[in-house]
Amino acid sequence: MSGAGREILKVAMPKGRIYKQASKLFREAGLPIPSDFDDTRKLIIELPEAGMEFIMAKPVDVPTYVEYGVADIGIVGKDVLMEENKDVYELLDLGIAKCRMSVIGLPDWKPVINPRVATKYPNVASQYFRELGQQVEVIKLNGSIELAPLIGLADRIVDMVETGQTLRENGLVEMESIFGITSRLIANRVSYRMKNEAIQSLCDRLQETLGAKL
Ligand SMILES: Nc1ncnc2c1ncn2[C@@H]1O[C@H](COP(=O)(O)OP(=O)(O)OP(=O)(O)O)[C@@H](O)[C@H]1O
Ligand SMILES: O=P(O)(O)OC[C@H]1O[C@H](OP(=O)(O)OP(=O)(O)O)[C@H](O)[C@@H]1O
Repeated sequence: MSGAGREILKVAMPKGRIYKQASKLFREAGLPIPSDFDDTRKLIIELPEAGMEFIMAKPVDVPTYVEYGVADIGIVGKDVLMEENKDVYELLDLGIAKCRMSVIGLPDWKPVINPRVATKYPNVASQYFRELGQQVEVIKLNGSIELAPLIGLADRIVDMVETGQTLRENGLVEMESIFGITSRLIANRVSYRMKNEAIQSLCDRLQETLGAKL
């Protein structure tokens, strides 16, 4: 891909832990993305040489930007896709920001009637317990979810586990793994048709790079 005279792809990029891994993957795929932006506070980054513009979003908002078409494509964790359930195409598993969604509790956890479950993912948690036929009260928190069982707010939590460090340091145990998480490339349905060549060419490059890593 070379810069001039080409349609620019607007990419909703998650700020934070995914960005560095995503921009590294793009660079490995041969896209000229300077590493200067790894710690930037800029919210819109024009990258004409790469034929792109990055919109630096809060991770949970990426599917919203893509669904509304203010971004043509985006990068987002499977956790957010499962929770938000937006009308977007999921194009590619990028294999980055790998972790899992799990049910977590204290080691001496015992079943109670109508237990409370704290989570950043109320839809995922509700569906999981509904499918098990278990009635629970889901409490939405926005971070430090592991605090909830420690201070008696909830019996269990549904949250992400990567290295397990947070669980170990807080004396919690993983009781059940619900699903694996990696970041995905998603696309707006109209953009996918209107900018198909650019999107497909990006997918091909990324797929080739991911294939070479296996
Ligand atoms: N410990 C982890 N290891 C690997 N990937 C993770 C981990 N925690 C989260 N992720 C992935 O990275 C994504 C973004 O997480 P991050 O913590 O950067 O966002 P956030 O919780 O919205 O942050 P903030 O609220 O600080 O902006 C998650 O949606 C998930 O896919
Ligand atoms: O298994 P580990 O490697 O310890 O990673 C898991 C932790 O990472 C995430 O938290 P995050 O850093 O996003 O903090 P927050 O939930 O408080 O925002 C997640 O919510 C877990 O708490």
